Amino acid sequence: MFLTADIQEAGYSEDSIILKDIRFAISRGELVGLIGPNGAGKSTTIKAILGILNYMKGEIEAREYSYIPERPIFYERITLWEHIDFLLSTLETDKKEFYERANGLLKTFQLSHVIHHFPESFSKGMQQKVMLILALLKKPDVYIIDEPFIGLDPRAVKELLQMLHKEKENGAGILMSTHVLDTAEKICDRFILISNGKLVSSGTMDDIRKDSGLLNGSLFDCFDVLTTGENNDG
Ligand SMILES: Nc1ncnc2c1ncn2[C@@H]1O[C@H](COP(=O)(O)OP(=O)(O)OP(=O)(O)O)[C@@H](O)[C@H]1O
Repeated sequence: MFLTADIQEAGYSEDSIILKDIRFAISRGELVGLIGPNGAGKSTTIKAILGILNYMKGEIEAREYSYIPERPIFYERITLWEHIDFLLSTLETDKKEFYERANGLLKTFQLSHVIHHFPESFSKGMQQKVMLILALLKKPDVYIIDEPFIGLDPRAVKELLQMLHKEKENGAGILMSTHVLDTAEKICDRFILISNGKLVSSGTMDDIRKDSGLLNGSLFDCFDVLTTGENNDG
């Protein structure tokens, strides 16, 4: 397994437990969608995996990963190219090959013209692209991606989908939280559906359909059935 999460309970403090009994695993070459309504606990699940929650009972095992946050974070007064150079200094990798890949990705995501600018001054979508480039340059075993689609223009979404497909083919495991269910349905191998901090359903599209009782339903329809009422019963 590339990532195993066994979260018995977790939250922002012992008195504010958000997640209960969330267990899943991701193996080589798998793209798994983490889905659930607003406030369901997707970001909290990701924080539990990253080990940055104040309270967590359970166990996480993960290979080397790249985390792509929903809200990009950069060093201040450090240019895009300096971010790339800084990443290189933390990796044991061939410099020439790294720079070639960096330049290729900058071109693909149309950022070559701003390499000497500060990412803190970029638009949200441009910042997201920088985060993606830095994550991809690490060549990790696992990607943990928090809502990648909102904020990217259609062309960047297409590039991202192609990149994710390529990384998967190369053996990476990917956990991706998203609200864009039609895209998730097309690209994910499996799903983890959470609501109110609990696992509501998980598995392939067929498993999710069986759990929802909608044997021909779309992910959106199954999501609707499986999460309706969950928010009202506490
Ligand atoms: N820093 C925090 N301190 C305390 N509670 C928090 C904090 N961040 C989130 N929560 C609570 O945890 C619960 C789950 O939030 P989380 O951000 O994980 O949801 P989400 O599924 O990612 O939602 P969205 O789809 O809106 O991004 C919510 O009730 C939220 O109020």
